[in-house]
Amino acid sequence: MPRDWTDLFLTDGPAGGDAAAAAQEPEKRRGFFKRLRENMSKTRQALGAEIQATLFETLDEETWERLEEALIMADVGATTTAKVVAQLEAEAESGAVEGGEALTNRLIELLASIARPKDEDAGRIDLRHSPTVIMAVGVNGTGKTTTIGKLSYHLQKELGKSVVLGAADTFRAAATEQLQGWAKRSGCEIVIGPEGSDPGSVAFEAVKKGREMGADIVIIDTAGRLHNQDHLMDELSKIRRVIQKQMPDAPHETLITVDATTGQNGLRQAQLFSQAVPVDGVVLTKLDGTAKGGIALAISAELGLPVKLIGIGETLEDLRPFDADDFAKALLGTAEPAA
Ligand SMILES: Nc1nc2c(ncn2[C@@H]2O[C@H](COP(=O)(O)OP(=O)(O)OP(=O)(O)O)[C@@H](O)[C@H]2O)c(=O)[nH]1
Repeated sequence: MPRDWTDLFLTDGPAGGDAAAAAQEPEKRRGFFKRLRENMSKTRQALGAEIQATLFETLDEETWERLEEALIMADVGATTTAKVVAQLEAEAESGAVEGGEALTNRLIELLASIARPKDEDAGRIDLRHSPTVIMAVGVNGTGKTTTIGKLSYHLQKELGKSVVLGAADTFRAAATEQLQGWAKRSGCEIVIGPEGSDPGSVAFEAVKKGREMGADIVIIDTAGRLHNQDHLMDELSKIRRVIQKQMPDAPHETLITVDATTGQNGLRQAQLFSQAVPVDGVVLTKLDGTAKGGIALAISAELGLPVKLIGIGETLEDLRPFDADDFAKALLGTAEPAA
């Protein structure tokens, strides 16, 4: 279960700054949990008030209805909510769980179990290729470029990996400029193409450069206009095909960014993208700006895709590996990260 950066990545052993980074992690994790709690206050306050008003009062039919409503309002998703509430109700009725605090803790556990990846490695990102090619997809504005920037910073500056970025969103000059800014900040290489040029050729050149340099990771940014599913599918498939001319087993990881503030709509977008290309994981961004943080659980349950990273703000420190237990605790108001 990825708790921190060194945990998120599967590597062949410590390289570069790994050891130093690992030593700093517990402290950083506590700091991040605090920010996670604070930045998700919109969801937490909405849910917390309902939990106080239901699980800590006399339990009756209205308790479970109100709880169900609150979870649905937080975008946990109707099916998942019904399952979780039915389970909690059954345990309360049988006397297995008693009292507001125990019921809240059990609810946290039930929610966390939905968001946990099926097995440990499913939530991780395998960096054991030379280089590992990561393709970032998602609708424009969901935070794709920012995520790539933050990810490259952590990989290059904090974990000592060498990273090449490929600016294959060639339709918007601003997207390339934004990525160039991140390349400079992270100290990594970047491959760009002229505005309007073939995204596939930029992706090809980026992987080629990564191989020539002996880089550890190549991250490809892609355009995300969704007005035409066929076109999107063609373009993403083409990028994959040209990458495979360089490395037949690449891309090794395809991550989709989903904007949490778009709720169930974001979930449908992710569904469309995963029909266009095989997707390995979700980066859920802008959790700080919404009272609907439960969408992280709906994505895991309804798409069957692991959430691997979450964004809770615009600073570098606001992108972190997703930990289901910490997330559920932050969502319902517990003050301490999972042990
Ligand atoms: N509050 C908040 N803002 C975020 C987060 N992640 C990204 N953003 C902001 O969202 C906006 C869009 O991010 P981009 O990275 O430009 O999005 P994109 O998907 O690459 O979109 P294009 O650049 O249009 O292709 C930027 O202003 C980011 O700073 C987050 O976790 N929280």
